[in-house]
Amino acid sequence: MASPNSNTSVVQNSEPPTATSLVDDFSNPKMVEVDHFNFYYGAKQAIFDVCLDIPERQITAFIGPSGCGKSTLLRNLNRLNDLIDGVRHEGDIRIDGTSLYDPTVEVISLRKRVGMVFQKYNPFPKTIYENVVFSLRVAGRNKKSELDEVVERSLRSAALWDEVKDRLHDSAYGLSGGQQQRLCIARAIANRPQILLMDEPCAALDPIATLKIEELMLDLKKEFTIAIVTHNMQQASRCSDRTAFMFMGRLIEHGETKQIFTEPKEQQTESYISGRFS
Ligand SMILES: Nc1ncnc2c1ncn2[C@@H]1O[C@H](COP(=O)(O)OP(=O)(O)OP(=O)(O)O)[C@@H](O)[C@H]1O
Repeated sequence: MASPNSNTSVVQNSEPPTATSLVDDFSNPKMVEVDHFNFYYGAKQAIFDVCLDIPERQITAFIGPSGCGKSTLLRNLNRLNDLIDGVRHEGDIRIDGTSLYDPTVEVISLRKRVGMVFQKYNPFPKTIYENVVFSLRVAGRNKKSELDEVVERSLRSAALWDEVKDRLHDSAYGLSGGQQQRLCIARAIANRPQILLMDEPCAALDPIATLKIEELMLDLKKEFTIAIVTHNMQQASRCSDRTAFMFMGRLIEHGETKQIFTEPKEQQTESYISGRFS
């Protein structure tokens, strides 16, 4: 399996990137390739023949009306849907060129490489400190100096350190909603994943906490590749580099966010972003 962020060599080397390492003609090397992907919940097909590349260290937003398959697609990027009975897929999803379905890929290690933050912030009933180090403890990593370092780095990256550094051993439930969501982001990045999936991460937050998460995302993309599902058009246009519009399980259009919002190629995209259906 490729090492975390191994594609960065394409950026850092003086060698010009190869054509196949680029997404369209626009952006960073591709981190995720969704390749003719179909997904079924039992007899119900939820995703239809989706092909899409997600560039490294950019924010890709998935938009579209309720039930169009955004979350289903996102949850497939770390095989979270495998937990549901009766699901199956066709096609492939690759990260750094390796299929998620390759028999050598262990789902637990995949989920370390692909962290996830959910709509409803869900800290564990533990201290702030223990929330951040949870996955390290599960992996048997208990060395205090290492855990301390991970806690500070993760909380700083999640723009929460200054607010909580004096109460790391207090319950996570004493934090505000926005702080709890940033704690969940800190927990998700504690293992330094390559990819961060965010499924409507601001849906339960007020506008100020939402703006804080948006600012944070812009910071996080320096280190992580981010895929976000959002119903908030302003959020997609403010934060993302790329936008993918889905409708009834199909990817209708994707491209540079500015283009999608100012000059969509498809009528359905135009109707959706101009609010003619939701
Ligand atoms: N566990 C499940 N079992 C069966 N069908 C499901 C399951 N989860 C989602 N679906 C169906 O798959 C389709 C896509 O759902 P999904 O949640 O991915 O859409 P979405 O675009 O994320 O919607 P929303 O914006 O409302 O969250 C819908 O028809 C939904 O009813």
